[in-house]
Amino acid sequence: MLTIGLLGCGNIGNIIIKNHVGVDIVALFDQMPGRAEEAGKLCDAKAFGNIEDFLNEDYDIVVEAASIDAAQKYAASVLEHGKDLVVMSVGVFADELFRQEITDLASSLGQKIYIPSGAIFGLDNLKIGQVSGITRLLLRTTKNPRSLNIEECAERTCLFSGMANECIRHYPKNTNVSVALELAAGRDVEVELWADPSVDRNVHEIFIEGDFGEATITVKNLPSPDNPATSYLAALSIVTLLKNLGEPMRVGT
Ligand SMILES: NC(=O)C1=CN([C@@H]2O[C@H](COP(=O)(O)OP(=O)(O)OC[C@H]3O[C@@H](n4cnc5c(N)ncnc54)[C@H](O)[C@@H]3O)[C@@H](O)[C@H]2O)C=CC1
Ligand SMILES: O=C([O-])CC(=O)C(=O)O
Repeated sequence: MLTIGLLGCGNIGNIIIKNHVGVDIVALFDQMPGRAEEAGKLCDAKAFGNIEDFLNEDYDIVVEAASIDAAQKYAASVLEHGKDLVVMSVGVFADELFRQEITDLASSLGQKIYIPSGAIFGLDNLKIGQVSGITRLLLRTTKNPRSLNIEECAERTCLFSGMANECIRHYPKNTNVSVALELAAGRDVEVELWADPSVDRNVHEIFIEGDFGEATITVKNLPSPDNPATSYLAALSIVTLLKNLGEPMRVGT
């Protein structure tokens, strides 16, 4: 069975612990040591107080469910410790130089980096953008102001309109999906981010046009109970990615 170390024991970390299938969680790390210890009580895994000890433990894959900052700080070290890496805070790869450095390192060490589909559907066939023209790719995200940590917002308001790699710098906890779309399609993504007090879901609308035709995808996500910025689907997508890593047949492009 694949063994994993969980980097980040917050909302997603705890959902993974409660729902994981086909993998064994053996190590836990969080910048707030109490969170790793609490998570350790829910599963038979050891909580570590420092990153070096966490990475020296024997297991196959680090699952990052922490922050862009954590992914930036620890990705290279994870790979150098001979472990594959699942990155939930995919916004870290909006920095092209960092992305190149980390993919070169993984390639030279023979390690893999996995990016879950996260809070959206459709990354699978969007990858056709790597071999065929995509002429339009727009993500329109709408969330309740609470999910965006905004206290006062009386009506639907556009917070950002521009490109994904700029949006993620302003909203690192809310637009990781835009960077996942960019990585899958191999091209820039236009983003609109809206706060709307009348919605109670995290809504992602994706508009795609290209040589294949056109597609529109709308995902109306339930926010996670412990972190409204994060859709519950994002945590389920990691659980599913991990389950499928150990299986012989791959479904989806
Ligand atoms: N790719 C996607 O579609 C999605 C990505 N995300 C991202 O996934 C990540 C985790 O989300 P949640 O669990 O909801 O967040 P959370 O805030 O509930 O939990 C994050 C945990 O990681 C810990 N942490 C943060 N920075 C750290 C560091 N430098 N070193 C060690 N521990 C650190 C925090 O103390 C916290 O316990 C976030 O970056 C979020 O933006 C969330 C939803 C969708
Ligand atoms: O992409 C993100 O950072 C989080 C998000 O929008 C969601 O979970 O719906």
